[in-house]
Amino acid sequence: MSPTRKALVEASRIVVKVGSSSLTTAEGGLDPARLDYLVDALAARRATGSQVVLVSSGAIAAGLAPLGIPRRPRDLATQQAAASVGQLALAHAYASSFARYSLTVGQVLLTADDVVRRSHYRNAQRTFSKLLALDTVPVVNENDTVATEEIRFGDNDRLAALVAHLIGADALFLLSDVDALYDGDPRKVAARRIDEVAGDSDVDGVKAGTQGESGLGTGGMATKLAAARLASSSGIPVLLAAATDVPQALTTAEVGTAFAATGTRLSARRFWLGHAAGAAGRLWLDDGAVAAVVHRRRSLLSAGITAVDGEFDAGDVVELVNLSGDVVARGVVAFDAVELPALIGHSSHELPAEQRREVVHADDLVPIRSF
Ligand SMILES: Nc1ncnc2c1ncn2[C@@H]1O[C@H](COP(=O)(O)OP(=O)(O)O)[C@@H](O)[C@H]1O
Ligand SMILES: N[C@@H](CCC(=O)OP(=O)(O)O)C(=O)O
Repeated sequence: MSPTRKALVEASRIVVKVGSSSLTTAEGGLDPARLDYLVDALAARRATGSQVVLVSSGAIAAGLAPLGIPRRPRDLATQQAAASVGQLALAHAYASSFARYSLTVGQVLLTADDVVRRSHYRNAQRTFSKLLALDTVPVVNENDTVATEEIRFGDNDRLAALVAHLIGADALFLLSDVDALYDGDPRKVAARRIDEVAGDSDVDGVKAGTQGESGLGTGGMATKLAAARLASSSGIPVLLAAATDVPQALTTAEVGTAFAATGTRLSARRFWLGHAAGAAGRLWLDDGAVAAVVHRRRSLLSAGITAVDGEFDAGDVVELVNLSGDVVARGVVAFDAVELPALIGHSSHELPAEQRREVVHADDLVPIRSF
């Protein structure tokens, strides 16, 4: 067994994400048999001593039939209404299904704001920790009913990667209607199956579609791949597998595509800063500044900044971009947007004493790659 699959089997705290297409019937309503099949496997993993957090899509899909809507609506208001009806059905279905094993579920509905704001992030962490300490199975979804376009995570794959980090999970399982990652969409082309991903170079040529065949899910393989890379590059091994293979996925992990944990696990604060926090502005860096902050992990000084965008206050999170506009890092800025333009391009010794400080201190700065 590969070390990654071994880590997936031995993980003591896991996040499992299941997509809408794996929970519904061909007609589109919730399929209690598929849901029970998933819960059987989750309960079996729990029985081995693992803590399990489930991130489940399916609220919108589950709300369509009761409302007499034939297919996933495009407009936000109808999606929100469907999610309102469907989330209740989904939560009820999970509660009854887990009750077969005398397991209690706790519902956690999150909006992007809950991870973007530092105080909310901590609050969400406390809630999960208490739910797990009380031996429940938290069932998570985006709070679609109140999430507007601007504050949406948009896809539950990313939400699952964020939750995995937030709760300090040891493994993430992404379940879908396809049995593994391929180098192209296996429904459309003769694609090669990928068993193990050791690092970015193994997924370089992969073409991941953006919309699944079912028309019920949101992101297709592209969001799953991005979520798998986000989690694995921050120290969490990931298994991408078919929901129909969930018993094997959670016992032997000898199915699907395994993504090795590469980067070291970031502290919750640095992960939040790098991948979750909302940015209030952008600082444009010259090449020397990019090299200093990204490669030498130095603080950002005013001399290396060429331009400033946005309305931010000292203490806000901003994006640091290179001259082509690619985001290279994120950090907490020490000046506000009104004060900073007068300082940029100047070395510290040219500035008055009260302004001689780092614009973004190295401790408050996280280099990032795009996912
Ligand atoms: N490179 C790829 N490897 C595997 N599947 C892919 C790839 N590109 C696109 N797909 C498609 O993505 C679909 C899964 O996405 P989706 O239906 O959104 O899943 P879910 O509802 O589980 O989130 C698969 O059915 C498959 O046809
Ligand atoms: N939050 C939405 C699902 C969003 C989503 O990412 O769906 P999917 O691609 O099926 O995982 C819902 O419950 O309907």
